[in-house]
Amino acid sequence: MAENEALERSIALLKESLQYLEETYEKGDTHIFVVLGASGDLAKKKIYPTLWSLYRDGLIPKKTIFVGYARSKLTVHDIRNKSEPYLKVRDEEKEKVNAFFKMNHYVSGSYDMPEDFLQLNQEICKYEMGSHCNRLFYLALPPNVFESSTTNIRNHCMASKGWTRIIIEKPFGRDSESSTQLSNHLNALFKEEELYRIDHYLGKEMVQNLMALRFGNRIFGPTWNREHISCVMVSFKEPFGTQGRGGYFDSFGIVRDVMQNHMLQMLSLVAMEKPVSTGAEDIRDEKVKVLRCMPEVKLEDVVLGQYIGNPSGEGEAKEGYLDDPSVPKGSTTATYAMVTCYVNNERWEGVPFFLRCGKALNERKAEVRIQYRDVPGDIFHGESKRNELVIRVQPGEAVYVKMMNKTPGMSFNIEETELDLTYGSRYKGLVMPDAYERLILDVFCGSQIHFVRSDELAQAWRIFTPILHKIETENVKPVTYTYGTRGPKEADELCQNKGFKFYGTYKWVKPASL
Ligand SMILES: NC(=O)C1=CN([C@@H]2O[C@H](COP(=O)(O)OP(=O)(O)OC[C@H]3O[C@@H](n4cnc5c(N)ncnc54)[C@H](OP(=O)(O)O)[C@@H]3O)[C@@H](O)[C@H]2O)C=CC1
Ligand SMILES: O=C1O[C@H](COP(=O)(O)O)[C@@H](O)[C@H](O)[C@H]1O
Repeated sequence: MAENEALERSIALLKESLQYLEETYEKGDTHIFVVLGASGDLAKKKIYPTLWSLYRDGLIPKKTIFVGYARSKLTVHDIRNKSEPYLKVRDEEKEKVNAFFKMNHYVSGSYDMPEDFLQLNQEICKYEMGSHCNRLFYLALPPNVFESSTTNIRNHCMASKGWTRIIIEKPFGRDSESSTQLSNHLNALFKEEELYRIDHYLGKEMVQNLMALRFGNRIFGPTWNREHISCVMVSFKEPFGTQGRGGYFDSFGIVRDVMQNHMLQMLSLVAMEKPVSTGAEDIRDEKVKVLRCMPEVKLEDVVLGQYIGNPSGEGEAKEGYLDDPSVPKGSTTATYAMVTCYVNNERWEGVPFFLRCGKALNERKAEVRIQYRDVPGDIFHGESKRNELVIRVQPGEAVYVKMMNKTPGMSFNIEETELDLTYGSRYKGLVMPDAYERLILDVFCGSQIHFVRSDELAQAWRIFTPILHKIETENVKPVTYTYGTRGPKEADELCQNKGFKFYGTYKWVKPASL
C-alpha cells in the first residue's frame, strides 16, 4: 500500500470514530485554542507542529482559531518562522500552511498581569461567532508561572458560551508537597473535567495498546499474575545527553523527568485490574488502585548513575554530564536510575517491577518486558529459557513473544525464537499519529482517558517523594557510567539479584523488509 494511501486510511478511520467532530461541524461551534508560552521551545517544537497536523488532516473543528500568548513582542510571522522547521509539510500543502497561519493570532502579555489577560480575552472575543464558543488553553509554560496564569485565565478568560479546558504540561510539582499545592490551586479554580494533565507517553500507540493486548485477548489474562510472571522491566533509554538543557534537567533529575510520570504510567497500565468499562473514570480508578498498593521506593532498591564522557567517542559523546556548561559544578544529579517497585496486591505481591531510565546510553528504546517464570519440571535438560512478552513502544513499534521452539529439521533440540508482530511489516506504510496529536484531539473531544487525574498524581508523588528527599538531603552520589554504554553494571546486578534472568543467547533475525 502506498504511504499516502495508508495515511489517508488511518485519517479516515479516525474521522469515522470522531462523531463529536461531525456534531461540532454541524453546529458550527467556534473553538479558540490559546497557546500560552507561544514563544517557547515546546510551542515551536511540539504544539504548533501538532496543531498544523491536526488542521491539515481535518481533525479539528473547521472554525478553530489559534491564539499565541507570551511575554515577547512577536507577530504570527515570527511564530511561523520559529515553528516552520518542525512542521511536516508536503510540497502540495504549501497553500494549506498559509491558510493555517491565517487562522493564527498573537497577543503579547505577561503571566501575572490581569490587564494583559483582559486584553487576551478581548482578542479571543473578536473571533467568537455563533451560539457555542469553546476555549482551550495550552500551558506550555515554566512551572513558576502556572499559578498566576491559571488564576488570570479563571478570572478573565473563561468561555461564556461554551466549555473551557486547560491543558497542563509537567512538571506537576517536584514532590508531594509542591504537587499538592498546585493541585489545590487548580482544584480551587477549575473542575477536574476541565483539567487535562498531559503525560505524552499516554498518547503513544503502544502504551495505548497495552489495554487492548491485555483485555482484548484470552491468551494473556490467565497468566498475568505472580504465579506465572517472574518480573516486569520497563525501560526508557536515550542515546543523547542533556544537550544544553542541563540547567533545567539538573534541578529535576531523571527520576522526576521520566520515571515518576511516563514510566509509572506504563507500570500502572500493565499492573491494573480490568476496568469496568473503557470510560476514563473506570480506567483511572483502576490505575489509582495499583498505585495505592505500591509502597514507597527504598534506597536499597535504587541504582543511580551519572554519565561521564567517552574519550574515544565522537562529538557530544566525549563530554560527560558535568562538562555541560549549564550543569552546576560537582552536581550529583542522576542521569540514570533503576528502581525496583512492588505492587502489594493479590495479583502481584513479590513480583519486582524494574523501572530503568537513562540518558546518554547505547540506544534509543522504550519498552515493557514481561519475563515469565522458569518452566516447571523442564524435560529439556535445562535448555528452556524463560518466555518474555515485549511491548516495544519506540522506535519500531512491535509486540513480540520470546519462546522456545524445536530446532527445525532432524534435531530434537529446542532453541529460542519469537512470535513477532512488528508494525513495520504487518501494517506497511502506516504513518502513526504523534502522541501530541492524539492527546490534543482528545481534549477537543472531551476524552480524559489518556490524561492524569489529580489523585493519580498524588499517589505517584507519594511513591517517589521520600526517596527523592533522602537522595537530596543525604547527597547520595550516583555511580558513573560512560556515554554510549548500557549504563551502570550495578543496575544489571540489582535486577539479576532480584530474579531477572538475562541469557545473552537470543538473536533476532531482522526481516529483510525492515
Ligand atoms: N519486532 C522487533 O522489532 C523485534 C526486535 N527484536 C530486537 O532484537 C534485539 C534483542 O532482543 P531482546 O528482547 O532485547 O533480547 P535480549 O535477550 O538481547 O535482551 C533481553 C533484555 O536483557 C537486557 N540485557 C542486555 N544485556 C544484558 C546484560 N549484560 N545483563 C543484563 N541484562 C541485559 C536487555 O536490556 P538492554 O536494553 O540494556 O540491552 C533486554 O532488556 C533487540 O534489539 C530487540 O529490539 C527482537 C524481536 C522482535
Ligand atoms: O518528558 C520527557 O520526554 C522526553 C522523551 O520523550 P520521547 O517521546 O522522545 O520518548 C525526554 O527526552 C525528556 O527529557 C523528558 O522531559
